[in-house]
Amino acid sequence: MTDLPGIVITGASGRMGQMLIRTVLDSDKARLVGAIEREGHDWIGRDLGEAMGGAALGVIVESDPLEAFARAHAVIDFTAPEATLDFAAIAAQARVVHVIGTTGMDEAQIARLEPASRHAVIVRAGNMSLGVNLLVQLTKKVAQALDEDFDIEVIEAHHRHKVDAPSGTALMLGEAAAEGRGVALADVADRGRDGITGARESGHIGFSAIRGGDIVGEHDVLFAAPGERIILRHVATDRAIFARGALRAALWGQDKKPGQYDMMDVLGL
Ligand SMILES: NC(=O)C1=CN([C@@H]2O[C@H](COP(=O)(O)OP(=O)(O)OC[C@H]3O[C@@H](n4cnc5c(N)ncnc54)[C@H](O)[C@@H]3O)[C@@H](O)[C@H]2O)C=CC1
Ligand SMILES: O=C(O)C1=N[C@H](C(=O)O)C[C@H](O)C1
Repeated sequence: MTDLPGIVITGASGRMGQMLIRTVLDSDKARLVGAIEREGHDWIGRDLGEAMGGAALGVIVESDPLEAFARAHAVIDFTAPEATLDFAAIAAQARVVHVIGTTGMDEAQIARLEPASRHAVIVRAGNMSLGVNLLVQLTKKVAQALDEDFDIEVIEAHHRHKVDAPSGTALMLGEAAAEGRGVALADVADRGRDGITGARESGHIGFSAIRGGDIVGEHDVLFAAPGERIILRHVATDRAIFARGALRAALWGQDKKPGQYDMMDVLGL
């Protein structure tokens, strides 16, 4: 039992943090060795199980990642961009696998992961589910097959608490569509239309974000041409799909060389 890879979860009280904790506790392939929350959070110093409203687990929620990462084999991190960058440096120091689910990182922030990835395995994906990663592949193939008569639009919907847009998944799908077309997404992305925008440009890839209620995550890739439309869709109804993917990535990373990987590598897609 104690030989199983030890996992630390950051952002322990969050929507994904709690789902990840349950997923690790239910797994016979890993064990939970730490739970981290931000400094000042009212879960710090409390037993994790009791803080989650259940029985004591004997794991105390901490704010200092240094000590926790030192006793772990992997850190699963679904928090916020600047927190994730701090965790990457500490995971690299501890030489533990860092699984990053955090979205909303800009290009400059993503570039700041590079030094850490020279010392430790980083697996990062805007969506850790098998279904979405398959949808990414399908999107690339469909975009490759169609010409610019087909306008590509990525439409996503999430719960009212989500702070970043477009979603990490929408950007993965946009990148896949652009790659299929042989163009750079940055050159063709239409994000946030408002007012007199002018007619839609051929070859552009549009993004629309819906926010409301408790929607877990829904993504459509629309290919619209005169007379016909193709819609590729993924609907997430349970955050467990992301947590299962993240744990799989943490275990997959155990025997890999330092570097940056994604879920395509983990799933072999
Ligand atoms: N890649 C994927 O498959 C998925 C990614 N996400 C992403 O995961 C992130 C978190 O999402 P949610 O759980 O819904 O958000 P949330 O707001 O419920 O949880 C975030 C947690 O991180 C904690 N946190 C923030 N800064 C911290 C710090 N410096 N140290 C320790 N903890 C810190 C917060 O206190 C909070 O508990 C978002 O970026 C979201 O887009 C969410 C679902 C799936
Ligand atoms: O914030 C969320 O909830 C989700 N975020 C990810 C994203 O930005 O795509 C993945 C999933 O859709 C849920």
